[in-house]
Amino acid sequence: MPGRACSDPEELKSFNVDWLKSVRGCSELLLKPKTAAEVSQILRYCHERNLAVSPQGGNTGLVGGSVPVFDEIILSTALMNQIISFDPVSGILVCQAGCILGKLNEYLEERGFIMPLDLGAKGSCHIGGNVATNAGGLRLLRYGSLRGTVLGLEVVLADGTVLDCLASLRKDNTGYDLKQLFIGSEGTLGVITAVSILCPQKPKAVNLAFLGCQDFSRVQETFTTCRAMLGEILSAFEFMDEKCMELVEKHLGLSNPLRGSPFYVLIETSGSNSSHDEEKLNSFLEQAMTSGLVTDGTVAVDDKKIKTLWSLRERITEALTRDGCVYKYDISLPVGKLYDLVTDMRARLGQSAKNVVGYGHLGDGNLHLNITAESYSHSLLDAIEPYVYEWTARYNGSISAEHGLGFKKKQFIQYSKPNEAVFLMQRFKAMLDPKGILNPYKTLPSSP
Ligand SMILES: O=C(O)CC[C@@H](O)C(=O)O
Ligand SMILES: [Zn+2]
Repeated sequence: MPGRACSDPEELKSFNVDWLKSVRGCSELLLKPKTAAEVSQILRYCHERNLAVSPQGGNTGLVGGSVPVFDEIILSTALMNQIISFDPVSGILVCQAGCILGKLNEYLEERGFIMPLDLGAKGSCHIGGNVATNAGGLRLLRYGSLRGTVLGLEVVLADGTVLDCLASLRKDNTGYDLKQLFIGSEGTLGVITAVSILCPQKPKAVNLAFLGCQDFSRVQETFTTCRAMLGEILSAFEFMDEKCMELVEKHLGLSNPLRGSPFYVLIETSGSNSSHDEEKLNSFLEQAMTSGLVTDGTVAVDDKKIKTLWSLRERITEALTRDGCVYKYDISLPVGKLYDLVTDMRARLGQSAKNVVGYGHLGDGNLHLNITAESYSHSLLDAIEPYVYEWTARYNGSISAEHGLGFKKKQFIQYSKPNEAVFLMQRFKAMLDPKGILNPYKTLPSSP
């Protein structure tokens, strides 16, 4: 069928390489099914013939999980982009896996709802890919993880079996919760073809405060104070260091409305009553200013300024890619330890790194440590790894908070999971995909 299968090397180029251009496969075939039945046919065929398959959504992942490593057949969800149903009473959306996150959000906004997750890649990432990586994003603090908001999944297993667990129930304790196995499994256990997801009401009032803090302990205290004073209307608490701001200014030409702070925080409130929310935010800001937690700040209530301020945070990843070769770490740690890793790494690497920056979802204890260099260097990588993973393990953190392990981090899984857990994961994999055709070389370490 025209447009549904492609073997043209030129056209395949962008599907073979990840967004960061750091993992490149050499697949010779791209398939674009439209339905679960077609995915089932493809997988049944591949299973019978031992052909490996690399499922791909919007290809925005950061750990090389969505591209082939060798010549795996690329199974793209690009044409599985239909909304199946939306119930405005329950707020439950059912859609195919290839729907673009931003498009779903637009559809919902017209109906007075929003998606429970939001990320910088919303313009191209697919909801199926989001679920397969268990993406966190900017509002996890408020709406929780996909493990709570995804109510059901339709998944095609390696042998082509269609598993219809597309329930739209808030409560369902009937047997094991199988969908959880596929959330965050990065396409290694099955191909997600449709999603049922619980969506919150679109908030009537949104406010954003962009603040400057003199040190990281003040950033932390700003968070605890703000959580206590804003309570249920707090919808995001993000932080970034001054280096991040320098890079978005330098590489993207964005302008920082504040100056001279070592740290910046973005605090968003989402509620149903603008005067009530503004009153709460103002009394928090007054308290934060008078107690010296915050030294400078600006507040946005109109859409345009809100978007401009958010882009300072959302576009850091893009600015980093323009700074040179990037080494990325997506770490969960106790909030008190979050920035020590950045300081430590900066001192350790000295002049051998161009920039060492820290930012992320402070409210979720999730640090994005990024290190840039003029060009790739093996000795720099050796200075970073496994040091960064040992550091994380020492504080019982996670070496993959929200990006997944993909191809790049799979060999380091043992820093965050005991051998028994990894062994059990391998048994699940062997049971569900005995021939190992689904997204091979990803997530789990290769056996010794
Ligand atoms: O590029 C990164 O390290 C983080 C990307 C993304 O998770 C973000 O929060 O902006
Ligand atoms: Zn993030």
